[in-house]
Amino acid sequence: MNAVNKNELIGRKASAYAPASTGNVSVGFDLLGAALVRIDQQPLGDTVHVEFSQQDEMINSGEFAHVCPTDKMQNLAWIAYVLFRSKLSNSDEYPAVKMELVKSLPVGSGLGSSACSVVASLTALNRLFELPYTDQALLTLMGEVEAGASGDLHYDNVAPSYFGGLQLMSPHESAPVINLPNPDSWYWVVAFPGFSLPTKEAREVLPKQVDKSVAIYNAQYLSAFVAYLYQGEQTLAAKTIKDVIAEPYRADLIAGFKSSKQHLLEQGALAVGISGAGPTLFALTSDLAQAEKYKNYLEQNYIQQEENQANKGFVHICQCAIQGAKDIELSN
Ligand SMILES: Nc1ncnc2c1ncn2[C@@H]1O[C@H](COP(=O)(O)OP(=O)(O)O)[C@@H](O)[C@H]1O
Ligand SMILES: N[C@@H](CCOP(=O)(O)O)C(=O)O
Repeated sequence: MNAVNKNELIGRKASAYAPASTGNVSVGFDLLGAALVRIDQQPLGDTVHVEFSQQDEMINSGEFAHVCPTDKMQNLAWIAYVLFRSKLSNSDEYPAVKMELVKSLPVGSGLGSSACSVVASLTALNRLFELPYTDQALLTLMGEVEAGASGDLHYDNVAPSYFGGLQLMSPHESAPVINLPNPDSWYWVVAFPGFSLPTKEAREVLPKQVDKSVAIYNAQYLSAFVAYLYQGEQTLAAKTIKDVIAEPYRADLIAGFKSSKQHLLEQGALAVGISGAGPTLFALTSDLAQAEKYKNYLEQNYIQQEENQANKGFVHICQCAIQGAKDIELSN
C-alpha cells in the first residue's frame, strides 16, 4: 500500500462491545466461563472505539474511567493494540490509531474487567484492519494480554466475552473452546461489593498442588455438570456447581461472602459462588421473583456502605449472554 492509500484510511472507524463474564462458574476453575447480559439490557462490559489517525492516542471515558491507568502503555486495551500490531506482517501499511476505551466495569471485580478491555480492543481493531486475524488467533492474543495482567494464562474470561455463552476450554488447540448448552432458565444475581481484589493476589493464595481426593471431586462435579446441561437438566446442573479448588482459600479474603452464601442457600438459591477471583458473588435461581429478593438482600448486606470508596458496589440480575463481542455490532 503506498502513502496515499495510507492517508486515505485516516478517519476509518470501528467499535466493539465486550460483555462482562464470570470465570470458573465455581465448578470449572480456569476452564469454564459465562458471558453476562443484564436483564434490564443496560451495558455490563466495556466498549472500545478505534479510528485510523495521524498519530497514536488513547482516551478513557465511562463510569470507571478513573480506575484505568492514565499511561496508555499500562492500559490493557492499548497493550493489546501494541501486540496486535507487532504481529501484523504489513503493519507499516496502516496509519496510527486513536482509541477510546469506555470503561463500564470496576477493576479487580471478578467480572472479567481486564478481559472486557482486551476483548473489546482486539475485536474493534480486527474490524478496523479488516479481519487480519482468525477467531482462534485473536483468542490467543487475548489470552496473552490477559495473562500479563493476572499472572497466569487462563481463557475463562476472554473466551466467553468474545464468543458469548457458557464456554468450556478444550484441551485441543485446533478447537480451543466448547460452547455448552446455554442454561437459559437461570438468573445470575451478581453482587460487586465495592472493593477490589486483584486476580493476581487471589491466585497467590491457592495451593500449588491438590490432594487426590480433591482432584476426583473436581472431576466428578465438572463432568456431572456438563452431562446435566446436555441432558437439559438445568436445575440439576446448577445444583452441581461446587468449587473445591479455589473457594476454600479465597472465601476468607472476601468480607461477607460466607454469611451471604449461607443465607442465600437457605433461601433456596440453586448455587452461590465467587465470580472469577472475586470479590463479586453470584447466586443462581430460575425464579425471577427470588432473584429480586436476593438482589435486595445483597444490596443491604453484601455491598460495602462506607463513604469515600473509589468504587461503588452494585447488584445486577443477569442471564448468560448468547452473543459475545464477536457477534455484537455497534454503530460508530
Ligand atoms: N483497561 C483495563 N481494564 C482493567 N484493568 C486494567 C486495564 N488496564 C490496566 N489494567 C490493570 O490490570 C489489572 C487487572 O486486574 P484484575 O484483578 O485482573 O482485574 P479483573 O479481575 O477485574 O479483570 C489491574 O492492575 C489494572 O490496573
Ligand atoms: N480463573 C480465574 C478467573 C479470574 O477472573 P477475574 O474476573 O477475577 O479476573 C481465576 O479464578 O483466577
